[in-house]
Amino acid sequence: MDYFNYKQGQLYAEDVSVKGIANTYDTPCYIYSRATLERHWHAFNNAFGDHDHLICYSVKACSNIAILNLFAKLGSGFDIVSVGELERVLAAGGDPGKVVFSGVGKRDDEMRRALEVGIRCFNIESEAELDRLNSVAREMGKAAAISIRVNPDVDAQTHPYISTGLKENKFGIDINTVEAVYLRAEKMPNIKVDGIDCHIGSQLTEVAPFMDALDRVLDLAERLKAQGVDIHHLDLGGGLGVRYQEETPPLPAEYMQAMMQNERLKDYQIIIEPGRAIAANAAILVSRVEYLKHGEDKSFAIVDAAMNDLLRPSLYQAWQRIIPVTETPEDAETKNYDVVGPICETGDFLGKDRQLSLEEGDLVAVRSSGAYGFSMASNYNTRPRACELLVDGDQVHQIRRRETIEELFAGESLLP
Ligand SMILES: Cc1ncc(COP(=O)(O)O)c(C=O)c1O
Ligand SMILES: N[C@@H](CCCC[NH3+])C(=O)O
Repeated sequence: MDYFNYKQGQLYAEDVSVKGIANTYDTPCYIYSRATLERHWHAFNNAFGDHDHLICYSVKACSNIAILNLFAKLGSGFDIVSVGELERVLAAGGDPGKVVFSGVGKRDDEMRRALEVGIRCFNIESEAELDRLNSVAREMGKAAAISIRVNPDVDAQTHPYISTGLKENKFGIDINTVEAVYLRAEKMPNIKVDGIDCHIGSQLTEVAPFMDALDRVLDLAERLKAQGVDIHHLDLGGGLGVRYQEETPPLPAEYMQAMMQNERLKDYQIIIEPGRAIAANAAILVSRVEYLKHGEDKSFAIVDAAMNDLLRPSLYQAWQRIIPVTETPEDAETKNYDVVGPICETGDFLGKDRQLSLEEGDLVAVRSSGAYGFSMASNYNTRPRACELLVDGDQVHQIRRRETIEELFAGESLLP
């Protein structure tokens, strides 16, 4: 079921008209559906049945604290990659004991803060990081629980920029050489080996690469056990894709069921770190057409959202559906548009070659914008970031107001 639907020719977010929201809060704005976010989270959670598990929602996908708070209330854990994300989780009422810390470049201060609040686990990405964590934990008189992120050399068959599980990627430690690192970690006084971590990439549309990676991780857990290293949890990462265009990724429940069928999983607590599959289709980015420009070969719809608001099309040539907020009548004349923003970059577009019927002042919605949408937004061209609104039934909550222009250079100063 989709919570962004046309009713009598108008696009609705749950029970609220998108046009009404845009007129009240101005554009560009992100509109999230609470029901969709929660439904997706539950789809993962329910698939586990009685199996010991923890869902660590990947904060980077969409990190608004109101949204993190929704997941915290459901009992979610969180996957973070910086102390900033950790502070967001804490501000949102998240349980630090359910936080896993990923990322290749954790600084000492980040490790310290994470140890201070007592996170669940550090996902270690290199031997140097392991040594650093051991010494930071020693200074604090603590033991840090770890898993090592292994690189299983599996091709995730996704965009090269978001594929992470190949030998040539910067992430994790080669699964074939990681045993020696585990044996070292096991002997470190301020490290407590707890699990194995693996994340092979994002926007995967098949289960096969996940299953391959899982098999390799399970083999490793058995080899480690034989050498006296007990593995308690397996963190399978995130990465499940969504439908942006014609992709047919498995649903969260189907994906989870496929993984859970592996008999060998039963001995371990399972952690997963989904981001996109929970958040992407839970939001739209709404923008207003400022100008229409008709060239000889091309027409441009210049809208008030830009690559600073939604970077994915520019960065990955990602395709996201763009629909009019007022439904186009069947007999309306359409034109082929590039939907572009006001930023001074040729790469500033939200979509190319879209058949649309538009007039100045019309509203358009970019679908599937909930993941890596606002969280990747910037102030490029000194543009305030969009506001974020969450619809809950017939209620609209402003969960982030638009920045003011003054805020954009508030930390800067003239030379004395
Ligand atoms: C370590 C880690 N975990 C989880 C995620 C979330 O991935 P996704 O949004 O594809 O589920 C990512 C991003 O790819 C990641 O790098
Ligand atoms: N930002 C990427 C996903 C990055 C995954 C992070 N590990 C996207 O929009 O598709």
